[in-house]
Amino acid sequence: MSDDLKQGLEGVLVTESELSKIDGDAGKLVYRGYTIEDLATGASFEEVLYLLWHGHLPNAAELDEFTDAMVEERHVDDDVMQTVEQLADADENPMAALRTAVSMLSSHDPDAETDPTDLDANLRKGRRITAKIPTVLAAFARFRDGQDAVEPREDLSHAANFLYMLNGEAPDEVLAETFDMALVLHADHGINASTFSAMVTASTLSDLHSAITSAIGTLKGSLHGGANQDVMEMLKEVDDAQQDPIDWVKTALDEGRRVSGFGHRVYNVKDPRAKILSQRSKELGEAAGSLKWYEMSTAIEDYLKAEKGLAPNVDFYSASTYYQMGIPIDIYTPIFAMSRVGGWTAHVLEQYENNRLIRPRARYVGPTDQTFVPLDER
Ligand SMILES: CC(=O)SCCNC(=O)CCNC(=O)[C@H](O)C(C)(C)COP(=O)(O)OP(=O)(O)OC[C@H]1O[C@@H](n2cnc3c(N)ncnc32)[C@H](O)[C@@H]1OP(=O)(O)O
Ligand SMILES: O=C([O-])CC(=O)C(=O)O
Repeated sequence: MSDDLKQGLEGVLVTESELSKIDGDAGKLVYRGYTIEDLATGASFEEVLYLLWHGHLPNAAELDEFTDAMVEERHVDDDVMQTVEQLADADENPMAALRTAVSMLSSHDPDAETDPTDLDANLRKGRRITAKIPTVLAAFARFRDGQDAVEPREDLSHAANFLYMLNGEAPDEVLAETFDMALVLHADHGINASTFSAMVTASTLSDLHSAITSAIGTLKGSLHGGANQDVMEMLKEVDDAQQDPIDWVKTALDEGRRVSGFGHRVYNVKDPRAKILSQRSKELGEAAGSLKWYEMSTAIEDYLKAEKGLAPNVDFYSASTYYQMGIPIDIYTPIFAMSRVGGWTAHVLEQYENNRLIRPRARYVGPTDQTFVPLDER
């Protein structure tokens, strides 16, 4: 047993996985051997889900069957929707609302009582959770605005249907394609904190709903998925104050604050997903006739690279991309969850396949040999 302390588990190998390979020095990401660039341009989110869960890219017949099975699961039971409405009325944080709703979905899951490690049941549960998250999230966003939920449409893709349920009208091709690409880019990323959370939960032989609920709670934090919302809030703050973005960043650094959307535990160079998203952010700006958000972002990127050697992660350019798509800022992190649920599920399946309880240890540095004093004598 080694007594080396690895704070934050940095660099610690905890499992073998066939899902995603990250080269942090070269800035490369692949899912099951396919580059993120090829998948972003060539595959839909549904194809990527299939790839992650079934081990190969689907052929046309497999994809049709899978898509139909996902579409069938889009509807969310009334009492879950009522809870979502109550949470929206109470102005709950969107990630907290999603965490509660996903946890509650298990009470309606026909496979809830099956063996937690049953592969076929878990594939069905994974499809259900993944199909229902957009319905829950779009309804939550609308309820907050005093609007009714919009029923899912069966003829739209996972990405397009979400935008339809959110806005009450079907998105144009550019928006649907951009959102689908964003879902593809966020679907998996090795043993990141939220995925590890899901694996720890599954390793006790708890169930998939519990694992995904744990993961949502972990993704919520500002050092992880929560950073995409923080990035847009920073850009808005700079813009509202008509400030030079570099001055904002200098002040933040002087005050010892982190700049959201920069730095990464694994990448030492620009995140390959940030490269793709920055291009998309630029294209959306060009189409709208204003490169304001893109240019503000690249100015911050250039400054942090030169001054601190810090590069943007996936959350930096997803922020201005989503903003230019008209998506409310505080649902950026739930949108991340809408995609990452694919990776969480795939890693939980791998965990069950070769399970061992995950249980590290701490070096005890507290007091020893204390003399116990009864309560009435303290
Ligand atoms: C989807 C995702 O989860 S991507 C990550 C999303 N999170 C963010 O964007 C939040 C901002 N980034 C960060 O806080 C960090 O880069 C993390 C949490 C992502 C990675 O953290 P770690 O791997 O633990 O790196 P660590 O915290 O040790 O930072 C290393 C050094 O870089 C600095 N640094 C890292 N990121 C930043 C940042 N965003 N802003 C300013 N300084 C930073 C740290 O201050 C530290 O400097 P020091 O050695 O002089 O103290
Ligand atoms: O891998 C990580 O540490 C963070 C993460 O989830 C990602 O970058 O997508």
